Amino acid sequence: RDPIPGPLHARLTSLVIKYHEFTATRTSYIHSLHLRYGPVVRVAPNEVVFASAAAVKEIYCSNGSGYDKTEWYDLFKVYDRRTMFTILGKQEHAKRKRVLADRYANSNIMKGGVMDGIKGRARRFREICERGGREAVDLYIILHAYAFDCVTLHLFHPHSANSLTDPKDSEVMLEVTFDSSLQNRLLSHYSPLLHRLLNSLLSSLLNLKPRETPLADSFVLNTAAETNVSPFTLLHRLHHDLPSSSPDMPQIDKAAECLDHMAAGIDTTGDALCFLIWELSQPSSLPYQRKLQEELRSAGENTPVEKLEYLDAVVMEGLRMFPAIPMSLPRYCPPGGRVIDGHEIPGGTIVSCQAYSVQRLEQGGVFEEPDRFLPERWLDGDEEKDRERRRCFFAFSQGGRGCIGKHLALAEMKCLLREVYSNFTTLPGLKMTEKDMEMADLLVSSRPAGQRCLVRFEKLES
Ligand code: HEM
Repeated sequence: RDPIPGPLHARLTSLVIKYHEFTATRTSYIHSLHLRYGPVVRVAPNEVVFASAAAVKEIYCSNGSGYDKTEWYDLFKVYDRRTMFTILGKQEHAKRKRVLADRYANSNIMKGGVMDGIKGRARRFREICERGGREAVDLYIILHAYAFDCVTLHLFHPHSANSLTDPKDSEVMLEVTFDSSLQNRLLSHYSPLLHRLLNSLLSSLLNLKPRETPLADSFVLNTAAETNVSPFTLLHRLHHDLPSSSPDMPQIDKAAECLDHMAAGIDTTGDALCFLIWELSQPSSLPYQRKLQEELRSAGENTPVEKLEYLDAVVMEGLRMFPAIPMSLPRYCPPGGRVIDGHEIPGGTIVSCQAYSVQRLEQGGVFEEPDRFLPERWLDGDEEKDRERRRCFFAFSQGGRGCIGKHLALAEMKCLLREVYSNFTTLPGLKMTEKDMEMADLLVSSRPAGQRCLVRFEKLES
């Protein structure tokens, strides 16, 4: 008997899980298996998925940065180079991270240059919503534009993009946002030979195109060559203050890192905000919207965003229920095998956790009523429970390979929500269907299936 629970077919073949990858339903399929079999599930002969704090700690945090990544990450190479995100081994990763990490420290993000820039972009976002008048505004697109403008501010200022107002920059953002290369890329990963044989057929007959982003590629290649940039930017670090122990990086590696971080910062922050604003706009969430508006309006605009407790609870709850990277993050169980959450797992097995399930299973009472949006759960004042909740908070992953852009993303989310809910009540657009906001998987992130999110803005009285 297989000591790991799961459906019978998972012991025999990986075809079923691959079918769900190709149909963009892997996350919800795995979640349904967790609901049926519990927090440990075999999904393929050589692959096991976990959904517990103990497994998160072992897989992602043991020895600092957890187990090594699998070749799955080859799918994300940029200009054919490995970036911090795609480096598989720990030592190599630690070296690259030493070069990049300081610009993502909270102290750098909270500095005037970054925060003022983010606030300016949040104001621009608000003005666009305001101009919508009584008409619903498609937030899916402008939230991506906002995230694009903010992340390029942090990477390249003063050469950042301005896609909220400039149609040329908007084209670059749309190219990255409306990606439909999932099936083509999966095929190239699982069967390079079949991919070579079928590539033109896939593109021309089935419209399953490879990922092609020529505008974004050349925007980054050109911009990353600029040396006259603000000291808070990542590019300044790469051109002018690499740590003395690090050799200079070839220009193509600098550009690859920048493109990678740019891509990592658009859909994630954009979609996290999109799902959250959509949830807040539902009639059942109006009481939470009211509380948020009260906190923001009574604090006034000079209170730093990180001091706003209810805003923090709303953001945490949004990222808990709708993590922008809800999917499992695959790692190899190290040679010799390990015991993960009480289960003996042989070396070489692909193991992972997915944020969607870690944060939506009951977890022994850590998240009661896990499918309910309830910001108050983060404010219950129970320190022990709070520690437990944070051990189960996996939206940014955990350990040394967790999200380096976390502080930037949180600052962007909070500044934008402050602009919106200090000024408006948001309501769902009437033309939206339930299907529009269902989750559709991409490679690691997922997005609203309809790729639109129509929201109405009602001005609050001043
Ligand atoms: C709400 C927004 C965001 C979420 C939920 C998020 C989530 C994550 C997660 C779960 C990982 C781990 C991925 C893995 O192990 O495969 C990750 C890694 C990463 N994220 Fe984010 N992210 C967000 C925003 C950003 C932003 C704004 C940036 C950059 C400007 C960024 C840059 C990165 C990079 C470079 C990595 C790779 C880190 C490494 O391997 O050491 N992310 N992110």
